[in-house]
Amino acid sequence: MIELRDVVYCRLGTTDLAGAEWYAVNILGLEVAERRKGAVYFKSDARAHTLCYFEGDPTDQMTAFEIGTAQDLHTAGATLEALGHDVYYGTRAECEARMVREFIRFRDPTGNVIEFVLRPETTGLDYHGSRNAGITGFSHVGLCSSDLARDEHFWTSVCNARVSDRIGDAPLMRLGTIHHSIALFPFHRAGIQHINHQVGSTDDIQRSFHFVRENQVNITFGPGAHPTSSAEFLYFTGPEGMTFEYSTGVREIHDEPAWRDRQFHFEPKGFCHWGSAPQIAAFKK
Ligand SMILES: CC(C)c1ccc(C(=O)O)c(O)c1O
Ligand SMILES: [Fe+2]
Repeated sequence: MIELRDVVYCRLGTTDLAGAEWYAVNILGLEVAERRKGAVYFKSDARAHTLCYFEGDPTDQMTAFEIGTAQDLHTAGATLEALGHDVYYGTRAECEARMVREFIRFRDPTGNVIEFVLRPETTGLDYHGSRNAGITGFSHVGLCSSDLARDEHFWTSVCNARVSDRIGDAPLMRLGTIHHSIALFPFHRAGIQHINHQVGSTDDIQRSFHFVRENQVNITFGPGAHPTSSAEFLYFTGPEGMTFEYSTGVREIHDEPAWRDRQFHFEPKGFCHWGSAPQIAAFKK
């Protein structure tokens, strides 16, 4: 079993790096951690970075998860190879570009590009966004899935994810105590479906609702409240069509052996109990 600790960063290709930086700082509310040739790194919490935009093809999207030890990373590589995945071992320069000690890259069964990383850098310092979005940190990622049962099996049997709840057949899966770090959603292509940042309070959700609307940003869902994680949320569109989510009040699961995954409807009431309906392709039947 591959033991993943947490989701640690996303890397997104863009044809307009300056535009993506403008959006990440002025709309999303992240802090520029570092600019390097062809890439900008953003902080959303104490970690050195949790998002990187790089010059490239917008379909080049990667999600990274932390593994505890070098031995575990190498064992994970061997496990994945034995299952038929092509596993790439990152070079020193590529590790440097990700601010990690080592990493491996492979595609999950849908084709999502996944990196397992060792010792991602932290700063131990809070982040300071210039726009006060109230962000408390990068929290989860939604991944597209062309076969939900197969992909749930990969994340829960090959890796250590546990299903907290399902919406239809779409699992919300935890790695630690947070209700979910990975959500799978049915879609015909591979890629990151949404990137979630937690914010401090309902006030932050409401303030951002007005802020993003006044800045002509497309709101795709919310404000609303998820019956699954209990979080209040807002979804809106970012560069290259990426969906970003703010949410607050996500459930934590501390009674690990006692928790039973629950079944919710794959229709608006399963996504929101305030009555908001998603305008997002992957969340529609
Ligand atoms: C993708 C959907 C709409 C979704 C559903 C539920 C939760 C949650 O319980 O927090 C999410 O974070 C979602 O993104
Ligand atoms: Fe989400």
